[in-house]
This record gives sequence, structure tokens and C-alpha cells, in this order.
Amino acid sequence: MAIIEVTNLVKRYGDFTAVNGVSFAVEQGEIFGILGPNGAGKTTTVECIEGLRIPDGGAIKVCGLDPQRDTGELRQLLGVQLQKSELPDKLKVGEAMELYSSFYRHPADWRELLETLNLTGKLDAQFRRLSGGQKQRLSIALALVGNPRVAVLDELTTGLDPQARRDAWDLIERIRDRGVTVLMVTHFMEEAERLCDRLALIDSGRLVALDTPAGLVSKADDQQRLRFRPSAPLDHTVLTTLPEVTSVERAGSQLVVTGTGNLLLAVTTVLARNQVVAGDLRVEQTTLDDAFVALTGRRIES
Ligand SMILES: Nc1ncnc2c1ncn2[C@@H]1O[C@H](COP(=O)(O)OP(=O)(O)OP(=O)(O)O)[C@@H](O)[C@H]1O
Repeated sequence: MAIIEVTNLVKRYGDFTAVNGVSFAVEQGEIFGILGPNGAGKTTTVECIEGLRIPDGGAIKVCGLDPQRDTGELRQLLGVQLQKSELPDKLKVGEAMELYSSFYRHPADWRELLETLNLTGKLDAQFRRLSGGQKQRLSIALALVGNPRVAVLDELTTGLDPQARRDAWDLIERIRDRGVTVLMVTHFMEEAERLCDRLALIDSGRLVALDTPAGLVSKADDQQRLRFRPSAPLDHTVLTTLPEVTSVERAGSQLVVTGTGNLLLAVTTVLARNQVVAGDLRVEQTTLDDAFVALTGRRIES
């Protein structure tokens, strides 16, 4: 059963169309990701779902409700973690939880929630004294305190170190295990691949694909990637003019060549002809990022 239905959503800022006819449905109990590069329209889309922005076109239903009309009712069902969740500096963790739980008809036991999120020791700590990871965990606790049916997490792990990011992933899985449907915005490939049941790829306000991570990767299956360190400077055009090559990018001292067909043979032949040796040559597996390149011609993570 679809818990969120977005149909032909359009949102403009002045003359600029940030979301241009996006449609998707989120099923109950899934972790659904919206993935795309900066400025793709991800946040605008979820803010329309949350009722924070007024769409210029299309229709949205969340748990059968209209986010514009049924704002009060929706607030009871949606747990929203804002992109830059800031609380007053001096507000204590326990006070914040108490305050937020008072907004809801059927709040969760916030002490238990803090325990789950490993924040019990911070009950009397002021917001400003929390680390980045602790602030993120608190913002999740606040998003969950109303016992929501749907949690909306926007760029939850941006700015976290790798360990804190992994902890946040475990947490998102635990949220789903509590029966909450999760709608998350991300531009991290690994995060999307590891966590999401299905993904909507968004680029320049349009939905370019919607599938499971594995399904999306299989769309780019014919794409391969070679990574190597050229032994001498190389004019990229000798590679980009090859019919097998889709793109050539520099990554530090390495070159990353993406393409199709017998890419390895084509590239190594050209290198040999130019007396260039491919040091540390690796053939890499197709990733979600490759799928995005195959679909749009550019990368998500820059
Ligand atoms: N209030 C606003 N007024 C004008 N333009 C806006 C406004 N909010 C967003 N935009 C523009 O709309 C586009 C989509 O923005 P949005 O924040 O939805 O993208 P995003 O995919 O979430 O990007 P990011 O990953 O950088 O947060 C961007 O080009 C942005 O500059």
C-alpha cells in the first residue's frame, strides 16, 4: 500500500522550475531514497510532501491526507528531521524532548528513545554542548518522538565522520524495524546503495529513474570503469575519441575512464601506442554513480 503518493509535482521559484513533473509512490514499511546532485530539487520535493512548501502543480497524498489542507493531522503522522536542525543553544536535551513530545497526541516514551539513540547520558546537556553526531541523533529523536508513521530524513549524515555515518545508518534501519516508513534524501551513493529499498534518481527537477539500487545498477551494466596512473602526461582526447569511451576524468594522479564494449583492450592499445604505461590498473565494478552517469551523462558526487 502506498503511504506517500506524489503525482506530477511541479514547484517553481519565480521563473525557475525546481521540480518539474515528478511522480513516485512510497510503500508502507520501506526505506525510500531520493538521490541526486546538489540543486536537483530533492529538498523542495520533500518540503512539499511535508506541507512546508506550496506546489505549483500536481498532487500529493501522505497517509491519504493532503499536506496543504490537512496540515494539523499530517503533523501527527510525519516525523520531520530538518536539514539544519537548530535548537536554542541553552535548551537541554531532556527539555527539548519534553517540549516536542507535548506537540503530539500519542507521543513515544522519549526517555526510551534517548536510550535507543545513546543519548541518555546527555539528558541535562545543553544543545550547544553536543557533538555533531549527538546533535544529529537528537534531531532523529525529535523526529520520532511523535510516534510517526513516516519519518522524513533530509541529508541526515552530511557532515558526519565515517563512523558516525555508519551509526546513523544502523539507526535508520532500527527506525524501519519499529514499523516506520522512511523517506530519505541523500547525495551519498554508498548510503543509498546500502540502506534504501528503492530509489528515485532526481536530476534538474526531473525523475530520471526509479528502481531498487540493484535494478538501477543493472541499467548501467554495460558501463565499465578503468582506473590507472598514467606513467606520462596524456592528452585525454586520444581516449575520448575512442568509440568505447564515454568519459575520462582525473582523480588526483589517476585517470578514470568509463565506457562500454572491450574498453580494457581499446584503452591499453592506445596507451601502448603513446608509450604510456597504466600503473595500478584496476577494472572497477559498476556503481549507482555509473548508473546515474549512464542515465544523465554526469556524476552525482562531485
Ligand atoms: N527558496 C528558494 N528560492 C529560490 N530558489 C530556490 C529556493 N529553494 C531552492 N531553490 C533552488 O531550487 C533548486 C533546487 O533546490 P533544492 O534545495 O530542492 O535541491 P536539492 O536537490 O535538495 O539540493 P541540495 O542537495 O544542495 O540540498 C536549486 O537550484 C536551488 O537553488
